[in-house]
Amino acid sequence: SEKTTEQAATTKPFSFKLLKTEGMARRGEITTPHGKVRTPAFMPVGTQATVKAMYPQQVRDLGADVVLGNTYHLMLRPTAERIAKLGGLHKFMGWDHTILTDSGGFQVMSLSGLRKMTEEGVTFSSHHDGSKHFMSPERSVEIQGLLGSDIQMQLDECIALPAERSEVERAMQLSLRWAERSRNQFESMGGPQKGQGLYGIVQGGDVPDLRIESAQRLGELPMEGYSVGGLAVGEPQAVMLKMLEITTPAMPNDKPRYLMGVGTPEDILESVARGIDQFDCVMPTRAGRHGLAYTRFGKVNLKNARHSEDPRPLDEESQCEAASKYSRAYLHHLVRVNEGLGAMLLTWNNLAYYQYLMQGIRDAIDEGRFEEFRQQTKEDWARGDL
Ligand SMILES: Nc1nc(=O)c2cc3nc(NCCN4CCCCC4)[nH]c3cc2[nH]1
Repeated sequence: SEKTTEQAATTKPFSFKLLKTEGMARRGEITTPHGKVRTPAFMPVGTQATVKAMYPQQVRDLGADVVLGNTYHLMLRPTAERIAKLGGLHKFMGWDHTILTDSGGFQVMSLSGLRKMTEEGVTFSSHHDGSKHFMSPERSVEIQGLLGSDIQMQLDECIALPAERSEVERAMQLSLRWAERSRNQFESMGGPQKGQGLYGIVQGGDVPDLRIESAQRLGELPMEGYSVGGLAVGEPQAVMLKMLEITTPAMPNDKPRYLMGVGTPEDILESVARGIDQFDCVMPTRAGRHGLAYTRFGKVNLKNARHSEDPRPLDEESQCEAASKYSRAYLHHLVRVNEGLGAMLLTWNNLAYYQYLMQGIRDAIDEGRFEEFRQQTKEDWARGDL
């Protein structure tokens, strides 16, 4: 359709500006059709078009520039076609900032039953009602386009670790072929012209030479960013960090790097130090629903009876009222009697802490003191919750 001059002018291309580096740590800024993303960034998970127990404005007020949606879940319920008919995912969920969507490969492998994986794609049955579905690289990108996703993921195959080298290599090679098919579909749908981005996903398990091969060959494809996949799948933290030390140097330096599914505050801090720009994890939200609070001085399990008469808030210096206004005794009570407000307040606290940590990381890199910040933060966590 003929674009008006004004429209053409506003659809800026997807871009990433590398603002500052300190060792492998990077401070940057991504521009998408729905605004800017300050990196390093933590992306709250909004799997079924909601960040659980949070209002969208609340998530925004905590400083999140981007939330994550899931192709697998949304294609099953309410379907991508219905969301498209209603104006797309941003309008549907009331989030007017950047949305990143995962492609569904990981969720199919971890959630659905009865799967059949071929070169063409994967056939699977819904974990809700057993209905049959098919997902190919092309269909996954089509769904993400229907959702109106600003940052889309290629369809890939993520395998659990430990695994045989032959199995790791097979899945890595398949994911590379699917990267190319995903790119072709993305371009045929005019993704670049809409200012959207498609990320390739590096695989290769815990096998150094396969990781390097995957990163180098993926880097030859014109992607707007690159994810590190196949990690946080049960391997020890030391193995994950070692694989990052091998993988990020082999990835394009001028494009965002997204470590999928990571992680705890410590995982994030250590991964920033190894060249990662974007993170997502269900940890802060899921832990909040299970009574666990993240604070500047480590974790506090509000289920524990030791909090039953503690009048102190979680952190009286926090800008977030969930941390500064309610006693631990009250939070303990809410968790013990399983009141909804308990999940709401702890989710709010946890996302506030994660964004506080990310802001601290960004400021530290801006000011050339990231290494000092990293050491001090780890000491604070080790101090424990006095
Ligand atoms: N398309 C795609 N490819 C991946 O290789 C991938 C790898 C991933 N690894 C994780 N780990 C999630 C770990 N999470 C930690 C907290 C409790 C629930 C599981 N999520 C992932 C998502 C992924 N998505």
